[in-house]
Amino acid sequence: MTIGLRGKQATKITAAEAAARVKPGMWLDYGFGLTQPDAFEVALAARRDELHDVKIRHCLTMRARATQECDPNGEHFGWFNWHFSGYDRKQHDAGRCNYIPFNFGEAPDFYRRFIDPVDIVVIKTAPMDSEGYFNFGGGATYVEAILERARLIIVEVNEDTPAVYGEGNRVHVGAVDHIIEGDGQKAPEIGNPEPSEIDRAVAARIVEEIEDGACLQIGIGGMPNAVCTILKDSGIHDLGIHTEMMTDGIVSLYDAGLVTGARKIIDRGCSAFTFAAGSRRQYEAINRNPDFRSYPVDYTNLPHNIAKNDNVVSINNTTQMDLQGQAASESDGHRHISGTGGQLQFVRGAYASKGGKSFLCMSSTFDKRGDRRSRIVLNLTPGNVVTTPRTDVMYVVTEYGMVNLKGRSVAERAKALIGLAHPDFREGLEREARENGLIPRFCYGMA
Ligand SMILES: CC(=O)SCCNC(=O)CCNC(=O)[C@H](O)C(C)(C)COP(=O)(O)OP(=O)(O)OC[C@H]1O[C@@H](n2cnc3c(N)ncnc32)[C@H](O)[C@@H]1OP(=O)(O)O
Ligand SMILES: CCCC(=O)O
Repeated sequence: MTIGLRGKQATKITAAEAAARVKPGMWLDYGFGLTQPDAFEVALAARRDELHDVKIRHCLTMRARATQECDPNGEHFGWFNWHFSGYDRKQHDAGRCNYIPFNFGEAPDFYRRFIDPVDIVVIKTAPMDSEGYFNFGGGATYVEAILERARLIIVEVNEDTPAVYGEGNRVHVGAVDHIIEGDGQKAPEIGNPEPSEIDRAVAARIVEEIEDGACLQIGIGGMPNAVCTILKDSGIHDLGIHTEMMTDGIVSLYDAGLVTGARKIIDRGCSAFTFAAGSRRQYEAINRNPDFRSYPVDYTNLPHNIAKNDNVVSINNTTQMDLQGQAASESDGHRHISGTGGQLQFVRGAYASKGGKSFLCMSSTFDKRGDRRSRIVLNLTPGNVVTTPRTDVMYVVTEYGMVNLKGRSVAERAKALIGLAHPDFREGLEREARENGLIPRFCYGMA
């Protein structure tokens, strides 16, 4: 599917001319991750003193934003963000941006049904191809839906932006208003730290549950990606990929020949994703490679579509879990960390898939500046947001073990989760669970 031709006459203009189209009070949208423009941003920041109340919507910032750096008190530009990267988290800590909650897979529908038309959308794309298309497949997400709702469409073209096969991930020149040249920067990369011993211990437990032909979703963060490291030496083969984020870990499995997609029901033989974020090797792997296809996020993330493949295995990270099994994965009390993203939808999609399994993983403790806390707690930190409700959580994994909460009573959940906590915290958790009636006094088998 592509954006229908609107018979526009796209004109080439400079970044400064494009930025001159912005007026106070306008809503701008930059799409997601790799589609965020750079040359336009710098030109817009240069107009700071002429502008106020310009609102910019975006997601998962991958490199510093000129309009945030030039406007520390947010007097000119307001930022609205669907999911935080480390950079976004710092902006939010400093009071410079807003978080907008979403289940990621619903984002295209939000733009089509609930969000007012966008005044200007500016997205970074690969250069126009021989058929007249600009490809934004490294950040397909909900960009097509924004383009449908935008009053003015500007593409910032950049040689280094990957072009990806798939659907709903390109726009024809006939639908574009203006084309600006990018600043020639390389596509932004995100690091991939070596897995820790704990990451490896957790990953090893999950890998035991993965069978030949499983269809994987690997979430954001270090621990889910450690699973790929362990999988490489596991002897498992014919893996399929239907995921939200293309990760370096997945590409390393592809490079090792473990990913064939041969047993997938949809996109057989191909890896499906909605956005890419990682290393140069990752961007090279997905660039014009028919083994990889990107799609809008409602295709990758809506549970009924995830469930079209059999044996879906969804692996995501969480930051805190209470003894009922509620997973808080995106905040530390009222401090917002990341977002709901695709976690809940993949947990649900995996459950609905024939033979599917979902895993929420975490280290048993969180250590910041010498203050070591259990991630498994009686009560979530006040203000913490539940990302995945207890009714949806299936497997929970720490370095101390793995439990499946489906079908378990509250007392059984509490007992099982205490068993996954660090030994130093187990006694206190058990006492709290009993004092608060999670483990009833006279409950059979719970002595
Ligand atoms: C992407 C897909 O394919 S779809 C589904 C995946 N999406 C999700 O699961 C959404 C929610 N999950 C997430 O956002 C991530 O997996 C996270 C945040 C849970 C973990 O990601 P990581 O990159 O491994 O997290 P990391 O350990 O660097 O911590 C991120 C921040 O949270 C803070 N944090 C983590 N755990 C805790 C905790 N228990 N208490 C307080 N703060 C915490 C860290 O200190 C850090 O903040 P800082 O940058 O100010 O130091
Ligand atoms: C919205 C992108 C990342 C995630 O799902 O966690």
